[in-house]
Amino acid sequence: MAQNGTAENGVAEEIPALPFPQPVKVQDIRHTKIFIDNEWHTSSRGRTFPTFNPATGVRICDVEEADKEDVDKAVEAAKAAGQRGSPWRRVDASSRGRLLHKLADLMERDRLLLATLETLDTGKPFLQSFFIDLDGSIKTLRYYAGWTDKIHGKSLPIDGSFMCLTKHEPVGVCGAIIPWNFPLLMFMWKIAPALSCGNTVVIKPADPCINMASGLLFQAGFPPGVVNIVPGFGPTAGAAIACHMNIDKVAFTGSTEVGQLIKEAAAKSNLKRVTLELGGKNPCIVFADLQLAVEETQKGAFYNQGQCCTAASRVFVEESIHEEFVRRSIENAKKIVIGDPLDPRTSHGPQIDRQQFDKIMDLIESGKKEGAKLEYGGAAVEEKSLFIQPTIFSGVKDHMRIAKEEIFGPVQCIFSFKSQQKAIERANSSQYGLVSAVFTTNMDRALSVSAALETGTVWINCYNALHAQTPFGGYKMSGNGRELGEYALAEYSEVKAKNTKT
Ligand SMILES: NC(=O)c1ccc[n+]([C@@H]2O[C@H](COP(=O)([O-])OP(=O)(O)OC[C@H]3O[C@@H](n4cnc5c(N)ncnc54)[C@H](O)[C@@H]3O)[C@@H](O)[C@H]2O)c1
Ligand SMILES: Clc1ccc(-c2cccn3cc(-c4ccccc4)nc23)cc1
Repeated sequence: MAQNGTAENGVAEEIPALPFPQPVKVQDIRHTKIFIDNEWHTSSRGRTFPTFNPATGVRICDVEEADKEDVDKAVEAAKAAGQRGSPWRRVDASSRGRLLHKLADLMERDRLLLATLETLDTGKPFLQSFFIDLDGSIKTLRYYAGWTDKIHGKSLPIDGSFMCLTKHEPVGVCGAIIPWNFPLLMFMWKIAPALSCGNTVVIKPADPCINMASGLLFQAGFPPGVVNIVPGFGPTAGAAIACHMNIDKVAFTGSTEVGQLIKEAAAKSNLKRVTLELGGKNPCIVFADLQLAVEETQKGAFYNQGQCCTAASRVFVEESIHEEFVRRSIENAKKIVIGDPLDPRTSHGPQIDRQQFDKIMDLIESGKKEGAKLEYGGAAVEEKSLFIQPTIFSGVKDHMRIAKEEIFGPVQCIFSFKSQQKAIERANSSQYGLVSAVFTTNMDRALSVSAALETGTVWINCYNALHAQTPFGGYKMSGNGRELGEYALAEYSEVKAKNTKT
């Protein structure tokens, strides 16, 4: 494993005597089974799969592998739990909120342990697990806890002697399929709005991830069958969810390629509702307001080792400041501390697995071959590990693979531009449309550029400013629908119009 403060990266300063959160020693992983009806089950086919610590390659534990039969059992439990008159349907709306708050309380109680497990599982630096993944998970739960008794219908004034009342009802059984880059956060982004609206859930974490939430859900007191967790692989357990005739909605987060399979399976089975949070090739446009942009765009590019759908992978810099921007970006990158993700001083860990590592290195090599200028990094940190140096290319051209393909690694591509209009056109010339950013102190320009960018989120003089209150989702092939905020509630509700003659 790369040691902190090695020659090719930032020197790890002494940990200040501040009360820094520290990882805890993990004795054993308690919950590795399939969680159905508030009970833990072994795999119907008797199979398990190992999970590994990407920083060391050491096996963490074996997880029971769910397959179609296990998904069927989970859906049966979820359907029963969601029937009218069931314990879950008889829970008051405000009590649904209390249960979500209780789950958040338990996550706060176990925050250090959960953050440690998240880091062991994914290789993300411990302080990011603690301050982003756990903080975001808890805030998402509490935000939707607040909505449970505020989901109102309307009384509509209609012509003639009729009256219409609308009622927001649960969709029913919600399937959820989530990626490996934010295991806990994506889990809570899915179950919090679903439960807030009174649904039941069958959720599949990504294959390499341990299932951390089942114990907390059990302790929180949700009735049996409300949340069911089926760890397994995409083409088996994931596909079984997408095509299941008794699942009423599927929420997917992952690659655009798989998102297309999910939407196809949903259509061909029972036309279940679908929300998709997919890939991105996110542009930043930097006008001549410099230092903030250097730091924010670089944090956006390298956050979570670039394993983030919102990665700031394309930075368009006004020609007059391009050279200075590149110079300062290189200086800024030298402060990054590559090392043991469990060390609070580390800001850059390993990629998740060998397959992703090889894909990223192949794209880096393509950038060199196609003529982009390698300004920093560009290589593995050391033999046989999954660590890749933070990498900066300049002189990138729009036709290059690194300019078009989602890399999902620590690679920042810097482009220069002369005209604002051209920069906007180039930023929009992507199949993706997830997020973008503009850096300028001219607010007329900020408003006009943000209006022209074809993405679901536009950040102005900031990056990765996500909050439970703000909607998140993509234009074009970055997805369908919105997560977070009040907007997500519509994705988990059916509206019934009750028209009556008066
Ligand atoms: N838009 C967002 O909010 C967001 C967030 C995180 C990651 N992502 C995207 O996810 C990708 C990286 O994550 P990943 O490698 O886990 O993505 P992935 O698409 O390979 O897998 C995502 C999930 O889908 C499952 N899956 C795979 N094949 C399946 C199939 N045929 N049927 C059903 N389920 C299947 C996987 O097991 C996993 O749980 C990147 O493209 C990234 O941009 C998007
Ligand atoms: Cl997919 C994705 C997930 C997380 C981030 C992310 C990156 C950096 C900072 N954050 C803060 C939050 C957040 C999410 C929900 C509630 C409150 C805060 N989220 C992030 C970026 C992309």
